[in-house]
Amino acid sequence: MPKVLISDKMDPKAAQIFRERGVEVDEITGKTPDELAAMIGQYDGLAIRSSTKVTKAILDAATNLKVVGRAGIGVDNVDIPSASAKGVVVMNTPFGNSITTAEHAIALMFALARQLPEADASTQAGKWEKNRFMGVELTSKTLGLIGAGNIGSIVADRARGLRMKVIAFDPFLTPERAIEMGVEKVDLDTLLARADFITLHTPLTDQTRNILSRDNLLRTKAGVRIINCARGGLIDEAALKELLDSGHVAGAALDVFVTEPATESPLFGTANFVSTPHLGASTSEAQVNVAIQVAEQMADYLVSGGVTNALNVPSLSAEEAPKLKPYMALAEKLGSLVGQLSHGALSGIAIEVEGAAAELNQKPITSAVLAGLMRVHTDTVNMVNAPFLAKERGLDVREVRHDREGDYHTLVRVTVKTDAGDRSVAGTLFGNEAPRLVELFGIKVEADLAGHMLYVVNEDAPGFIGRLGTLLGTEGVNIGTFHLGRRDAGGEAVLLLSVDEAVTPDLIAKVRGLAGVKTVMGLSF
Ligand SMILES: NC(=O)C1=CN([C@@H]2O[C@H](COP(=O)(O)OP(=O)(O)OC[C@H]3O[C@@H](n4cnc5c(N)ncnc54)[C@H](O)[C@@H]3O)[C@@H](O)[C@H]2O)C=CC1
Ligand SMILES: O=C(O)C(=O)COP(=O)(O)O
Repeated sequence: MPKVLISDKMDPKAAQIFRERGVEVDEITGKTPDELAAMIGQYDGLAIRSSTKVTKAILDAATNLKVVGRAGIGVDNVDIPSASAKGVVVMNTPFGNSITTAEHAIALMFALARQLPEADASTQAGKWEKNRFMGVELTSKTLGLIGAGNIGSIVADRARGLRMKVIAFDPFLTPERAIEMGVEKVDLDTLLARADFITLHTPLTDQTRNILSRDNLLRTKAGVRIINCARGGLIDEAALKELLDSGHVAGAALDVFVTEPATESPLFGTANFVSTPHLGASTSEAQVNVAIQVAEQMADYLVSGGVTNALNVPSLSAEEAPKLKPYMALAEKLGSLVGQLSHGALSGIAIEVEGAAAELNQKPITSAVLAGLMRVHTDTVNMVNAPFLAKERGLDVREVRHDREGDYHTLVRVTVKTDAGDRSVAGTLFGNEAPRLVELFGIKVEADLAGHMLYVVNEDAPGFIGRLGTLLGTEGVNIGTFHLGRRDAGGEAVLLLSVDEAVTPDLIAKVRGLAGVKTVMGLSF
């Protein structure tokens, strides 16, 4: 039974769903990185929010881990390249908390416009400072969105409802989408110069880090109010403090900080500064949504191989997964076969599908071929990290889908480019489920690829099979299955024999000694 650790506070629905789906679950929050590293080895899945940092050290200790599920959007707390290299799928729930976070940005915009937190504190302190708090209206003001994705577009929609003019800077925002959203697409300098309010809704990346740098903050309109419900690190906090003190920035509201938990900051206590402790996603509705989604997605992956909302592998629905499963077994065997049989440097690989296979999602088939191919040399490879390793090694991977009808109702062909030329193997599924080799290096040969096998290429001549059988009998090698194919009568023949024990170097040497033998190898699947 797969086992999952929930390491951040999560709605109880998550644990309930894991259990209902046959996944064992522990909920242990608040552990230090060392404590987490010490315990993570026993888990197949790790469900997190933003507190747990899934670093390379944690991933190195996570010897059984298959999936990290983020109940929320931002995954900047997960080392995705390390997870990919380790073959761990990283998934998030990209929509479950977007409305809630957009509403928090709007709430903070109102808080700034009317100085609500300060007015509340003063009133409750018995001061009744009616003349101290003079607000601004939102109607007709310009709201500048930095980042117009899921959350940004909900904020734009709500702001338009408040009769604000919305301008947006987002390099990936198409003019059509901007029209649909009712926003004006602008460049960053224009946004800085025109916005009365600025709200940030981008992920934290190398491109967005410090996007509101000191220089950019100085380019803003005097009296601007700034809201950040996205990520700490998008704003230069020290420069923001100075500009609040100078009055150039009339107000700033931060839900997120460079260092979290933010228990101290030069910004704390600054006039017109409002803060919340990373509460953007904290409503009961959003937390139920993301808990349900993350548990469903992780259980799908652990139980049936379905992949949804993964950031480092292509999606595969829970419906597609069972259909693809036998193909992935076939693909892995074909990859392994070419990997074992091909010597010298591989520069490229082509994966072709035809017949029923051409109707399917080809990405998982390709990943399985690559995993089979590379597992010959590295045993830590799996379907998740195989494409990354292939890329790292400069392997040119080509996918071809044929519409034509071939000899088989379904076929997967793998061709590798080697120093010695192209080498191709092909296989089908018998009864739609049993992987079967049907062609090897241009020779038609039908074989199950399973267990230990002896591969022999010899000159097709009378008496050879008898001599080989006698030798194997003398050596005490039991033959399970026997598959034979040849290019032309009297030409080159291929023998694939399944044997009960691994083929030894001694046996290979003896078979090589038989007249007419060109190649002998032991294979295993
Ligand atoms: N405070 C909180 O509790 C929460 C914070 N968030 C954060 O909100 C952020 C946005 O989330 P979503 O809207 O769902 O993401 P999204 O991926 O739908 O949208 C992000 C947008 O940023 C844009 N973008 C990327 N690089 C950019 C750049 N250099 N300049 C301008 N725009 C750029 C993208 O094109 C995209 O449209 C994420 O960082 C997420 O972690 C999300 C949920 C809760
Ligand atoms: O979903 C996100 O990106 C968030 O920032 C929410 O963070 P949280 O799950 O509340 O720690």
